[in-house]
Amino acid sequence: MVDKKIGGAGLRGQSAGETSLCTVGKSGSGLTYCGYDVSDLADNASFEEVAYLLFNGELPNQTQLDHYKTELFAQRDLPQALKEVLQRIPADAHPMDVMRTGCSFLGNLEPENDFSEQNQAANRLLAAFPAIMCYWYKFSHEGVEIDCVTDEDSIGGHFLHLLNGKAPSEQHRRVMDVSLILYAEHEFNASTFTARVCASTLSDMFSCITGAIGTLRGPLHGGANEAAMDMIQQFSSPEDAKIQMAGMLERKEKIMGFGHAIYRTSDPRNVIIKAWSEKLANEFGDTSLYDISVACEEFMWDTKKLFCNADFFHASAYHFMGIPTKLFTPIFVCSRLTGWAAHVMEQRSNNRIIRPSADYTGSEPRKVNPISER
Ligand SMILES: CC(=O)SCCNC(=O)CCNC(=O)[C@H](O)C(C)(C)COP(=O)(O)OP(=O)(O)OC[C@H]1O[C@@H](n2cnc3c(N)ncnc32)[C@H](O)[C@@H]1OP(=O)(O)O
Ligand SMILES: O=C([O-])CC(=O)C(=O)O
Repeated sequence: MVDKKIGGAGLRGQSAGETSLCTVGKSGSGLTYCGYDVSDLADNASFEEVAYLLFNGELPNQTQLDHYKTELFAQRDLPQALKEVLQRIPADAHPMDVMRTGCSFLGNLEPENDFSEQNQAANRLLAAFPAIMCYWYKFSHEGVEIDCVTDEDSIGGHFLHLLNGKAPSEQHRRVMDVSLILYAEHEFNASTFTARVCASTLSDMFSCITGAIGTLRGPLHGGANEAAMDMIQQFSSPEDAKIQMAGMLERKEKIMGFGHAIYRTSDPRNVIIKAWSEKLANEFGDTSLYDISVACEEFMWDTKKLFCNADFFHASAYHFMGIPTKLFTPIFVCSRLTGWAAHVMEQRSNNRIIRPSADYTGSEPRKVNPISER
């Protein structure tokens, strides 16, 4: 029988392998990528530097970074065959399904032939994901066939430029960069674990990432940023938020954007994105959504000792930048791809097929009765 309290259910608290990529909650609430604190990276690095760090174990010097960005820049466009597939996906499709299909289809066109091509495959996806998301979105929602290449220096700026058809402000570029850094890597979370299980069968990079996208889609994981936005938009004021949330808790509903499987008192990414959300609210000229979000945070802590995870203030931050809610989780994909791919590479470097056991809870052995007697 699985003992839920000692970590049986959901494999909570059980080590499922080793990684040198990330620590989560090691000192209570900390998060490090390859030894660097996430707040240090968010203050002093770019997302491309973090991607390089995760794929190579070290931050790049200026020459390495310039070279890496040039390599990514050259791979932003999409093959015509992929554009044609994206054109056929309806506007009411879930954008995470679009990302899943886009990733999988690119794997048909440009397969990873052997593991010596793993960096190439990861970088291709990193460069192409913003265009996959925006090409489909603009075509299906506005009938516009966008140019998938921009002259934006960063992946975050490139995404905003594709979405809005014009260069973003410096502040919005920076917020996207920080957001992509915060979402980049998180040890053995559900989607990364999916990618590692897939990698452990010696499958290809595109299959590992496609499976991970499907896992991130759920509202208990990456889908929570979108679900949190839907929730806070229903609240008319901070007071209304508290009343409605009390009702939700009473009905035993999960409040999206709160709680965490590993952190116990706070998620270190929250304080960073919350500060940006406040700045964006002031720039936006209407802070009501931010004020409601703060009321939600206070209420959940006071009543349940539950804290905001990375997703909660991402919702208002993205909203203030004019990003459609349905694209929130696909942005997470554009970022977490780096963590997923780094874990695939790490798994491959010291692989044994991941195959745990199960505690059997079914019937005692029995005989098959003839069908006429059942
Ligand atoms: C980037 C990310 O993926 S971060 C996570 C994003 N997901 C969400 O925001 C969805 C909402 N949150 C949740 O569903 C959960 O907190 C999870 C999935 C993140 C973690 O789940 P668990 O590890 O099972 O949570 P945990 O063991 O801490 O739960 C403790 C108790 O708090 C409750 N709880 C936890 N989170 C919430 C929540 N958001 N709303 C209401 N109650 C909650 C649980 O139901 C549990 O109650 P119980 O003991 O009566 O059963
Ligand atoms: O670690 C987890 O379980 C979920 C999470 O915060 C993430 O993947 O960023």
